Amino acid sequence: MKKIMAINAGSSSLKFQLFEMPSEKVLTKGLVERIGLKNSVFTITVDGEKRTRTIDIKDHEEAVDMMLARMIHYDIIKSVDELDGTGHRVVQGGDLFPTSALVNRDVEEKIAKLIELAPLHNAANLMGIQAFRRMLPDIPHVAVFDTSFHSTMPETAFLYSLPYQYYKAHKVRKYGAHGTSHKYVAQRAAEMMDRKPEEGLKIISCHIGNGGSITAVKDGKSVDTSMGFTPLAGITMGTRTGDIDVATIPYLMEKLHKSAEELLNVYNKESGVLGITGISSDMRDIEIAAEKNEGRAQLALDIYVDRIQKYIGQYAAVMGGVDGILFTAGVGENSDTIREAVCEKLEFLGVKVDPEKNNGLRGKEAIISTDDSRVTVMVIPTDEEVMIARDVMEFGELG
Ligand SMILES: Nc1ncnc2c1ncn2[C@@H]1O[C@H](COP(=O)(O)OP(=O)(O)O)[C@@H](O)[C@H]1O
Ligand SMILES: CC(=O)OP(=O)(O)O
Ligand SMILES: [Mg+2]
Repeated sequence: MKKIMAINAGSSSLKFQLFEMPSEKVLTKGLVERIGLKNSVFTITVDGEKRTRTIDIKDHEEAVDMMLARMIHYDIIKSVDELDGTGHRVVQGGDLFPTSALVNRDVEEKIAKLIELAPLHNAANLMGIQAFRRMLPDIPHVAVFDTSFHSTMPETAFLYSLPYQYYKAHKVRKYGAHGTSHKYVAQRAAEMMDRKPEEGLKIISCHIGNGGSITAVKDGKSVDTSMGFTPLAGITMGTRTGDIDVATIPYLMEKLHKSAEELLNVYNKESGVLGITGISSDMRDIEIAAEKNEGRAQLALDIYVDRIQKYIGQYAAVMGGVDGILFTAGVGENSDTIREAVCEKLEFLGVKVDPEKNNGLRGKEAIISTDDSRVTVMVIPTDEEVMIARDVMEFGELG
């Protein structure tokens, strides 16, 4: 029996789960939000109950210290020496990591080099890894990459129509993200449909949270995905533009007297649903505002849904059909209205959602299509953390 810590560090947050393996029992889980800002929020689940405290946490190292101290305080572990291994989500692995990897200096250096390809994420991921390696040098630490699952994409999907030497010399191509999530939910979808993935099963996975991506999964493998060279591309997100004509950048640089870096920051952090509405990046706020007919909330919802529908249409074309469509992550798991709106215009594909199954469904696995729908539509809560814990067992050779 091993105690494995799974860490999912975001740009301003850190999610954690402590597992007993191989049983996959969750001993505790929690979340640190607003790292680096005033009033950071620390939440940990103790005996099924959430304990929250507000305190300033300046960086990810402090967040890790706090998390371990609270786990000891609540008697979840007696000391950090009880941990047998840790696993860390890393968003960008480029083409260097087709699988997870046991972290050593070389792996750390590669993750550091890839920071420029995932500016909001990789630096935070690396800080989490370094904090744990310093504290516990003698146990295995495993990096689990968002990009690994997408390493099966064919050249036709991952190459941009740029001069080919830019790809060869500078590795400019599509890498995608959220792969650990897409892999987990696509596997669950096959199980729920009672189908074997490798027998030609065609799944479209919609991971829609604060970041979001759509993936085409054929025979259990990613064949295309909506995020690109960085996690900026694809569908409209909380604060990110998604797909946009790159010619807007030099044009706006001149008009607004901003640098490319400043604009890219706007495209990443001040755009998407937040940028369109000026209200919020959080879909809960937008749905409430839309009900009250406030500002451009309904317009933002319509754009959000439009982009998802278009990707589903594209990926049905890419795979020559679709057997299952699934919704996951914060929005996908919780918003029945967005699921319904996305599926509404997909009837031509044979998609029929049953309102009785969809309405009010939150955070639970279920099939939400009618029995006679040609495509099975599912809600599947993602679990990136259990995938990370499984890979710690495998790549940390603890099994
Ligand atoms: N009940 C809900 N209805 C609509 N959207 C929700 C609901 N609950 C959460 N969300 C959305 O989910 C987002 C967070 O999703 P999550 O997958 O945790 O994101 P990330 O991992 O990218 O931080 C929130 O920003 C919010 O927009
Ligand atoms: C890659 C990415 O966008 O991740 P997240 O949705 O967790 O921000
Ligand atoms: Mg996420």
